[in-house]
Amino acid sequence: MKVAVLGAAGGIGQALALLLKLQLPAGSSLSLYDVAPVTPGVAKDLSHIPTDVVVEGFAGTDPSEALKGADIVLISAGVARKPGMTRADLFGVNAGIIRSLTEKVAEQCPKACVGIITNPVNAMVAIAAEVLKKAGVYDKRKLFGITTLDILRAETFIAELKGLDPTRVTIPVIGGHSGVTILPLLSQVQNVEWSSEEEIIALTHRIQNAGTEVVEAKAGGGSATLSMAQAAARFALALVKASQGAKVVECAYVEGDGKYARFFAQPVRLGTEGVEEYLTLGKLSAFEEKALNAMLETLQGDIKSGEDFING
Ligand SMILES: NC(=O)c1ccc[n+]([C@@H]2O[C@H](COP(=O)([O-])OP(=O)(O)OC[C@H]3O[C@@H](n4cnc5c(N)ncnc54)[C@H](O)[C@@H]3O)[C@@H](O)[C@H]2O)c1
Ligand SMILES: O=C(O)C[C@H](O)C(=O)O
Repeated sequence: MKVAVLGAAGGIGQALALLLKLQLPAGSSLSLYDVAPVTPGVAKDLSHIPTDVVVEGFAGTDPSEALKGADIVLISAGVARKPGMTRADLFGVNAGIIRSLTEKVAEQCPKACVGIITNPVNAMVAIAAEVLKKAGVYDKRKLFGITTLDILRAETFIAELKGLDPTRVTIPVIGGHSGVTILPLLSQVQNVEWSSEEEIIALTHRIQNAGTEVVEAKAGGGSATLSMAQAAARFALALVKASQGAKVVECAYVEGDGKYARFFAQPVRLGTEGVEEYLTLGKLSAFEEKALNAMLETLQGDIKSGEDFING
């Protein structure tokens, strides 16, 4: 099993690489790439931790060596928000980065599962899909926008509010990864009573704006990195377990049946070839139905901006 992290010298990349060095199965290899010259040093540093995971690091303008033979590629390369910015403000810089990196994925490891972390996720996944499609290697079961951080936040905030063990709370978060497109299905949380519609509205809003909470708290020093690294590690390890035959369910932003939008975050069962089964959303409350319908124009617009970036 070879896992490549692109953007590996960044705030997310370094923490993610550490989590993977500690948790990938014995015999795996971890390949780190970033334009930053420090990247081979990050790999050298990690390589002194005694686990049976070989780490290599590559810097420069060409990720080809890092990608050769990769089974899973995680992409966090690009710029992050500062206070006052929306995720959409990152499109101008990050779209070109995702295009050039996914062109190399198509060349070097066309059968890999690819997880996109770079923002704005709603559009970056569409760019990656169009690049892979143009190269003739697109397999929709193997391309993911990683929305797991929304799940971690929902689990944490629900547990805080209701006095529960956060490791035992589970909840689907559907839609996309920005503002109103993030929709936690609070009505589906087991063993929790909601006191009022206001409580549901306030918690939904907090989960939708949690990224901004971190951006403001970091005061110009970037956005979520450590919690995102944990989220990406959870998702990547789910892909690894699934590749070894386990049936694992996670929410991710994927191309499914197109009922709501071409890409949509939903629960999926992972298997040896990426998504094995697109699972239903289950029963939504009236509030969730309304929020789902209200997000679609924004989500579809985000997706179109990504498609247009590649197809003109
Ligand atoms: N999906 C999510 O839930 C989520 C959560 C947090 C952050 N993000 C996004 O992740 C991205 C990275 O965030 P960060 O905090 O790690 O930023 P960062 O600035 O700390 O790291 C980004 C890294 O990307 C590298 N990079 C830039 N261009 C590159 C290229 N062409 N090839 C390879 N590497 C390149 C930089 O050198 C840097 O090391 C941002 O777009 C951010 O908005 C997404
Ligand atoms: O909010 C951001 O800009 C980063 C990320 O998407 C997050 O949700 O923390």
